[in-house]
Amino acid sequence: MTTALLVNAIDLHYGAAQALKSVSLECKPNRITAVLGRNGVGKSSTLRAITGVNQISAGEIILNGEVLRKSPPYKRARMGLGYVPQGREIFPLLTVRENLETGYAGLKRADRNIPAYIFELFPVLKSMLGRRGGDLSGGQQQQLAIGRALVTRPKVLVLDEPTEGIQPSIIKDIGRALQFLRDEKGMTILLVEQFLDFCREIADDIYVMDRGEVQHAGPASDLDLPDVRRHLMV
Ligand SMILES: Nc1ncnc2c1ncn2[C@@H]1O[C@H](COP(=O)(O)OP(=O)(O)OP(=O)(O)O)[C@@H](O)[C@H]1O
Repeated sequence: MTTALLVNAIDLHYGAAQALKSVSLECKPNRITAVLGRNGVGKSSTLRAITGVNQISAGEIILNGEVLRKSPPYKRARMGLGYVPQGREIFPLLTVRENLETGYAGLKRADRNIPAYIFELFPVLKSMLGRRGGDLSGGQQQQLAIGRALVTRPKVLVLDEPTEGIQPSIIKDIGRALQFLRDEKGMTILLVEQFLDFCREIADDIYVMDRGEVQHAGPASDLDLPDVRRHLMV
């Protein structure tokens, strides 16, 4: 099995503070990889390094065989990297349709449309196309943020805490959507999570981070190992 996304011994600094210490991850195609850890251990920093929002100070990131070097986020999006940031970052004054259409920026003219399957996954988006993003509930905004990332036609989809602050029924919808994207669309999915039950249900592989480092890598069934639980206890 080849690797869709390879993170190889990356360091990341904020000024003098080192947030990531030689972090390595491997995301295999058609699998859901989850990165777990308590607040502040470096999960979001890892995703921001992958998407190019923050620059790494050592190591390398390889997407579908290509080393990313210092390429900015929009170039990585064009290379097939979709990103659903923490807090969703919906444009509150744009309509749902306009929010989805912001995903057109990196696409060829012929591809500038909203794939119909997005509305099958998240019917609420279709019924609210004319509503402003800011009027949607948190769960609806999360679905919109995922939909917007899907408009960019990603091969690798990266999500930062997709269940954060969201009601259980919508968490289930999001879980089903991610499994559909893996199983039917052949996507590689990397997500950061604190919600263990969600990971237990949908993840194939897990990484556990603590204090800027990867402490454990293995199949999702490792979630119940005492050593893994120790790193996740608050
Ligand atoms: N822009 C920034 N400037 C300075 N320090 C930062 C910045 N962003 C994050 N940090 C620090 O880097 C470390 C890792 O933060 P990061 O947000 O990656 O953790 P996290 O595991 O995603 O936590 P959370 O779940 O709270 O988002 C923390 O100590 C945090 O305070």
